[in-house]
Amino acid sequence: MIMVLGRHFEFEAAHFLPDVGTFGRCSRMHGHRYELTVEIEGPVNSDGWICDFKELKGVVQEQVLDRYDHSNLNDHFEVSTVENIASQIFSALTHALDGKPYWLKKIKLYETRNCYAEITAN
Ligand SMILES: Nc1nc2c(c(=O)[nH]1)N=C([C@H](O)[C@H](O)COP(=O)(O)OP(=O)(O)OP(=O)(O)O)CN2
Ligand SMILES: [Zn+2]
Repeated sequence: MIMVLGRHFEFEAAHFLPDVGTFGRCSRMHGHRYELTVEIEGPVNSDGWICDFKELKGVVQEQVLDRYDHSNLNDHFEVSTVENIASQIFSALTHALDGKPYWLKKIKLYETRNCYAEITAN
């Protein structure tokens, strides 16, 4: 049976957006507690799982949290919108899961309680 498995993560980071008039006060350095939901999809194997939640945590730790937690996102992104950050995370996780018996289905990255970007695999 094919099923979706999800796990929630959080990291804190600072950033500012370009002062081009569009982003207003966001051009001043400020911080967010980002919330990330990662969903993978795949067959439930003979052990009764798609993968160990710990395995998924390890991949996200290496590809996302070790890189961005307590960092200045402007060191990583030319324009650190939630769209650009989500896009990079989606690519990094897709590559990191390459060759595994399951695949990345969807990520959702909240920048604030109300604002998020979501990417779903085709
Ligand atoms: N499309 C995007 N718009 C904005 C982004 C973004 O990443 N993508 N980011 C920001 C700011 O970084 C920040 O997230 C917004 O902060 P703030 O103005 O406090 O957002 P709120 O919507 O919560 O504030 P309100 O005052 O309630 O509008 C801005 N835009
Ligand atoms: Zn911001």
